Amino acid sequence: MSQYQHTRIKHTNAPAAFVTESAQLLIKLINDAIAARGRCLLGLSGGSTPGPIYTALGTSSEVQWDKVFLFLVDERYIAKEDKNANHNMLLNTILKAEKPIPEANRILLNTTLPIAECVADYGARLQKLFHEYGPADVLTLGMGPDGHIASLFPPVVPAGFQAEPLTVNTQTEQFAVRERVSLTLPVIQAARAHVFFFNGADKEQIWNTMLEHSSEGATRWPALPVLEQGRTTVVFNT
Ligand SMILES: O=C(O)C(O)[C@@H](O)[C@H](O)[C@H](O)COP(=O)(O)O
Repeated sequence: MSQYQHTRIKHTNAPAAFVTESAQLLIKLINDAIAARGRCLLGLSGGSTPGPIYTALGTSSEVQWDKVFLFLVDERYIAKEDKNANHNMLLNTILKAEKPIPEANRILLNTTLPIAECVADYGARLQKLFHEYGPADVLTLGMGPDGHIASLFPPVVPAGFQAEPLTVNTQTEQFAVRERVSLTLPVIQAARAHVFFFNGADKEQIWNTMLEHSSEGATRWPALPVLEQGRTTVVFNT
């Protein structure tokens, strides 16, 4: 377990504290990036956990939002207005703020394209962004009950480990919306800071199971190569 010793762990024990502390942590990471490089490339995961955190984050007057570039770590291949779309979740949380991230700074998926084109188009636009400004500054992540992160479902397909293209089309039979688009693991790994949000004892349990079974490797536990970067903070609420 020693290669994960650099993971910083924070604990809260109430939903409100979880939201506030998580938002404060993101504000600090975003502002550190802006102070160091003049901008922040912020990649957000979806799921049911982070919505309230993104809402709290979006209302912060401490962040210069015109210096933030926003993209998704993964998305469901459905219309952006669909209640299951991460795009829709962003519109109802961080982007609902009074002074949201400008539209020109939002790199989101065009799911009106056929899926292969959608994946390629998203990857190409992200590649342009990273080419111009460097890797992501801050990425948020969650973990499903099967150990998936982003839309990389165990056993993670070989294309999920490729550095290029940056994006991959994956499928799930277990969770809402079969067709998914995800950043690949090398792109996720390259981020300057990773933040996992875990709300509930079941999440802490899956995390501990992963650490106990780390010898099963990245195909089974795609979070492991992320932790190996040593730039991860985990916020637990139990
Ligand atoms: O869009 C998504 O669904 C994800 O990016 C996914 O990887 C999520 O982080 C986990 O499934 C945890 O989801 P919950 O927060 O719903 O537990």
